[in-house]
Amino acid sequence: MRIDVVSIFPDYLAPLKLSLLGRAQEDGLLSIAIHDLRDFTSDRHRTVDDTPYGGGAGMVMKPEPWALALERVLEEQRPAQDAGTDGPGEAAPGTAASGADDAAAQPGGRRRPVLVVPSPAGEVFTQRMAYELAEEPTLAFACGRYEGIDERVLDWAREHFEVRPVSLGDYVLNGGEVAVMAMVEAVGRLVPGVVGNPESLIEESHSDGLLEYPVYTKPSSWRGHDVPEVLLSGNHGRISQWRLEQQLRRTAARRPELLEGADAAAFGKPERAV
Ligand SMILES: Nc1cc(-c2ccc3ccn(Cc4ccccc4)c3c2)n[nH]1
Repeated sequence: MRIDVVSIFPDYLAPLKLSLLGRAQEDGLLSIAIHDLRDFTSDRHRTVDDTPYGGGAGMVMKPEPWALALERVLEEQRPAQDAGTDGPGEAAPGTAASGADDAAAQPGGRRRPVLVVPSPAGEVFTQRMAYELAEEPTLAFACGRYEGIDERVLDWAREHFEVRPVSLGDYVLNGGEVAVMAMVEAVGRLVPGVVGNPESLIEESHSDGLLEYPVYTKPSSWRGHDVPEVLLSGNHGRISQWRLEQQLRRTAARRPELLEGADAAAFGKPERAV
């Protein structure tokens, strides 16, 4: 998978080169390109913002640098997009199997690449969305700052991308970079080969929208706190039962709303469109 991120703070995204995702890039499983929006400005001050029409506090990000940056992303993603459209599971746009609406279709039947735009006004990011995005051959992320990006950028982008405004949650950040770090990690770890032991992903996908059970390691007794006896029993049936009970107990206590629709919707793999 190829990932492109556009930001005025490219150094903010440096941690994406570390650890698991860094190794995945060395292994050729992921490629992550960071683009500095200021490289697409044309004035000596490399200006990316201006005052908002209609007044109001703060500044708005100018449209032209964004269009130039996103055109570069389209250009650089083309090979991965072309390779990806022949990949497994790529149904022709608009067919029932694809589950994709025609809005995402390009002339010549090619699906539009996905552009994720972090926004306080976006659909909330979930594990289900992470699985969906992990199926894409490429992803592009537009990190806004200030009061946001001129809306016409998203209107223009919809002619070239499947544009997805996404919120990390119901709280306010100063820009899109933190949200992109979280989403790239959540999606990147689902790309086959990135996580050493895929078993752990299978475990998550079987959580059926429940919170995870508590985990323990040695020593079995620590500062007067003991590991639950069942986990030392070696009885895997009892252990599985205990873990499910813990998941249900935790979910009921901390996220009761998940129990209403406790299916794969929130955490697990999206059901395949039939
Ligand atoms: N879940 C989530 C996402 C964001 C987010 C994403 C991108 C941007 C770009 C500028 N800002 C600052 C801003 C704050 C409030 C209203 C308008 C703009 C952003 C915030 N906040 N919270």
